[in-house]
Amino acid sequence: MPGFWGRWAIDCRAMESTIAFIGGGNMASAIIGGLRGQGLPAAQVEVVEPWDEARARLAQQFGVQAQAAPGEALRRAGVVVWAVKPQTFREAAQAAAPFCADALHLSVAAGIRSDSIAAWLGSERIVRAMPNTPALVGLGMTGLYARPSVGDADRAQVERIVATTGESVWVDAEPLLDGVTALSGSGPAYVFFFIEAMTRAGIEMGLTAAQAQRLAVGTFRGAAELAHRSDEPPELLRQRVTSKGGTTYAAITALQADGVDALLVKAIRAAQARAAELGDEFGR
Ligand SMILES: NC(=O)c1ccc[n+]([C@@H]2O[C@H](COP(=O)([O-])OP(=O)(O)OC[C@H]3O[C@@H](n4cnc5c(N)ncnc54)[C@H](OP(=O)(O)O)[C@@H]3O)[C@@H](O)[C@H]2O)c1
Ligand code: PRO
Repeated sequence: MPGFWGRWAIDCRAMESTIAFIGGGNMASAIIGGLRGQGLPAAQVEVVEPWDEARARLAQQFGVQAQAAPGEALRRAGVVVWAVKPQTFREAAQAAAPFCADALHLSVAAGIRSDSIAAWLGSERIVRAMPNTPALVGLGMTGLYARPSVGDADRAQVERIVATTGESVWVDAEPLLDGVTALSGSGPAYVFFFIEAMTRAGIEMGLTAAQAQRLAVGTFRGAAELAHRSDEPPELLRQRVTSKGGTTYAAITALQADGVDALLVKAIRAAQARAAELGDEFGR
């Protein structure tokens, strides 16, 4: 058992407590992968997942057994991670709540506000998380918000879980999570969108698809790492690439002429607005 995970897992074993996932799809898999990778035994992971194929995949990928519906096994859960779509959260909560009233609840659902979750579960021990899919490779970014009555020990437990998938940032006002959802939750899709477009441009210019994609992905990876390690702002890093009258200048001028920067901000605000709508539509 690695020291990093150590204390909580040992406590869990002593109490025979588990971490349960309601929903065993993409996001649950990313977190389960992180936990298993840090040495959490498969027997300490419970999953409720109605889809046969998803249950088989969880068993094959992570060695964890999943149930088609909530039941008595959930009573062992010290932490319940809610990883269902916003559209099905209410129904899933109604089915599972009788078995996990005393757990700490961690929701990754976009938009669904903690007031709704508290009402559905009859509990105030609720933390909302907004992770992203780079969690799959340990480079996730997660925004966290805790209801006021969540104590320090519960917050620390959430941090330990989320740390298996990457970094996290606490926000102290729940509406900010809609912004986190729009920026980093949905963000990987914006990056892939740019990689797709850059790859298309490469192919148009005569490179093979494999060459173009490798150049595009490697450029994102390198530029993101440079921005991460540098003390200088991205604007300055961009200026260093942009020789006056040169090639980058031609490209950035074309992007600015079409208002691409403003369009990106508009797109991210649309995602933020949709997160709030999801809370209204599928909350209580
Ligand atoms: N994917 C992302 O990038 C991302 C990032 C941050 C947050 N999130 C949030 O994470 C949540 C899950 O998203 P996802 O991408 O992981 O979706 P997903 O892959 O579709 O996973 C959700 C899973 O929950 C299952 N499910 C449906 N009803 C259920 C119930 N009553 N009890 C138990 N399980 C049930 C679904 O089964 P069926 O397919 O049979 O319905 C599905 O396998 C969403 O709320 C989303 O907002 C996602
Ligand atoms: N995926 C979810 C959505 O698109 C939430 C953030 C990323 O709604």
